[in-house]
Amino acid sequence: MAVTIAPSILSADFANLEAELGRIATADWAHVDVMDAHFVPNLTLGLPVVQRLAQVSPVPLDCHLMIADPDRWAPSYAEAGAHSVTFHAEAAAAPVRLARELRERGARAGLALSPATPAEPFLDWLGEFDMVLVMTVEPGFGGQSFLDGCLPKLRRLRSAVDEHGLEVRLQVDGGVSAETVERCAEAGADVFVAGSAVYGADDPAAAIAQLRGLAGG
Ligand SMILES: O=C(CO)[C@H](O)[C@H](O)COP(=O)(O)O
Repeated sequence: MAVTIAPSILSADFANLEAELGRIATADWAHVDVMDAHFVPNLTLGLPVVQRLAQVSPVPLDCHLMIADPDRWAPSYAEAGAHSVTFHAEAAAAPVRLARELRERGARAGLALSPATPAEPFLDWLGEFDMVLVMTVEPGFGGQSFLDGCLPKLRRLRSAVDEHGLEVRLQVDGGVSAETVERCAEAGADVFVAGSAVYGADDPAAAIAQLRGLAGG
């Protein structure tokens, strides 16, 4: 299974975001956390910044929308040049319709599940998505402790994806580090988001390489 490492810019220096992207040029994707202070109690950045980052980033942008009403706003992130656009199941009114719209606009469509959101309602619809994001912390902030209780959900998704021969990536985000990444890989993840473990390291490239190795890549 291919391993994708996507450092979260949530732990980067927001005053120097363009330069901070340069520090993770050995990663596969840059994970961009869009937070609106409504769906989550934090505010980060929005569409104009993503448009700019998409132009200068050395790696594809993986946009994680932690926003209310993604049905209205997510397609613009696809048009802004994001490689993938992931929205939250808890916030979307029509997840399948929205996924189709994102794909029509040239982006990969991702469905994010917060820790308390079960996978079961979506198992029959997995083929509509390119990726499912299993949040391993409550969305909103970096630097939180990894929630082991999310791993059974990841295993359930991995079984469903493999059983039906689907090409759906399974992403984990939150508390992913050298201590937890192997557990995520064993449970079926193949895309790993890490914020503080990469941007908090003296050598982000070495941290990326270590995570990749531990994840089996
Ligand atoms: O989506 C997020 C929080 O909502 C972040 O991407 C995530 O928490 C990454 O930070 P860390 O690796 O430090 O936990």
